[in-house]
Amino acid sequence: MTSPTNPVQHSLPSVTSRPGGTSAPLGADETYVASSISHLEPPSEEEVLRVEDLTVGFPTDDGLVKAVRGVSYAVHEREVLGIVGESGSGKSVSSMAIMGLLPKNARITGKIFYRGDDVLQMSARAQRSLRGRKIGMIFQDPMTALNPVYTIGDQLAEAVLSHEIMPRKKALARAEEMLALVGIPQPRRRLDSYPHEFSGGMRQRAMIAMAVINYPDVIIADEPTTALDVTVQAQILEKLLEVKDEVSSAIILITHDLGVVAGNVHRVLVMYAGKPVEIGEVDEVFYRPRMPYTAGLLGSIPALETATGERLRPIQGTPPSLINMPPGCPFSPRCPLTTAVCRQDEPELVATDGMAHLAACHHWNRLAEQDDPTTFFRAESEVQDR
Ligand SMILES: Nc1ncnc2c1ncn2[C@@H]1O[C@H](COP(=O)(O)OP(=O)(O)OP(=O)(O)O)[C@@H](O)[C@H]1O
Repeated sequence: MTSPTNPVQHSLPSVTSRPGGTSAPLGADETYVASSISHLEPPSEEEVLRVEDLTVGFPTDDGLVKAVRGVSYAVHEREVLGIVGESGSGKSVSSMAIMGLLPKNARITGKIFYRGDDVLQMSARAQRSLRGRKIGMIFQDPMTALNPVYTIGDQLAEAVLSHEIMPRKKALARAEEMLALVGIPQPRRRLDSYPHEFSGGMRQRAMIAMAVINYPDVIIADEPTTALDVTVQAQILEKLLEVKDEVSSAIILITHDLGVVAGNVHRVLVMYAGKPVEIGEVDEVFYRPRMPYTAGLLGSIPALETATGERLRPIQGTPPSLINMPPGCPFSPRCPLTTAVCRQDEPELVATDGMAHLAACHHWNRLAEQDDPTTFFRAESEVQDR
């Protein structure tokens, strides 16, 4: 399905799965269209996690680093929510806050609800039980999460036994079952392997097994494929989505690459300078971006060309410092649509084309007027009338 309003098509051979869910990479001449999410089970209406006006600051010698400046979103049962943004936009810090993994000096405000219960008000014990059991996490580098001195089987069994009382033999049987689920051959034998005996892809599969071994409701996957070889990335992502359906959990998929979310998530939240700047269904955001930053990110997808064969250009410039941020829209110094109001007032998220598609831009209407909203980021285009 292509959009009537945006002729941009996306060639994403390395990181997307085919519509229908097979893992073979696409050939160079094949075109993948972002709207093909038919292989994802539809999410339920039931909300499982809600984040409300989350802020995180870190005191430093130079001042307070405002890493997260007001993040709100909800995730529903079995939903895949992509969180996308450049390095430093606050994706990891906001997720670490959910997992209780931030350093002690972090200043956190806002609310995190798990099935209606306020997580930050729970006892430390209740929070520990929630995290790991109901909310699992997959990190970019499995070596930071896997202990090199214990076997994979010991670590998986321990992940079960720290939340459930059962005979060790039964926990090891669950570990074996999970290794099989994530596609590790000879899972029984592999229980006795140490992390260094696994390849990078196998370690990431073991991490997925660890994250889902307690059948969590939500898995937070922070750049789960970035450290891997491109040919392995697509397989791991596909396996993650497959396993999520097996254990019936939702996923928050964090990535700096908009190409990764194409076809692999239901909704996407785009972050910039610690705040969400656009949120909506993935097709909406891809084909009708209403925040220039999102339109610019489309230009960062490798091998992306417009229908006319023009290349898009990556966004020029760098994000602002998160200490003493100037007033106005933080993207304004890099934005081709900037006017005086952008330099004065930071825009709030507002409903654009529909109630479910929100963007934080004073000029979202100007993007809506374009047949192709990425026009402003074409290789040849100059900064538009200020
Ligand atoms: N402990 C800390 N002390 C001070 N600043 C921090 C700390 N942890 C993170 N930050 C800052 O918070 C901001 C957001 O970081 P975060 O890791 O969430 O970004 P990100 O979008 O996940 O980027 P990346 O993709 O590089 O991980 C960055 O500017 C980072 O330098």
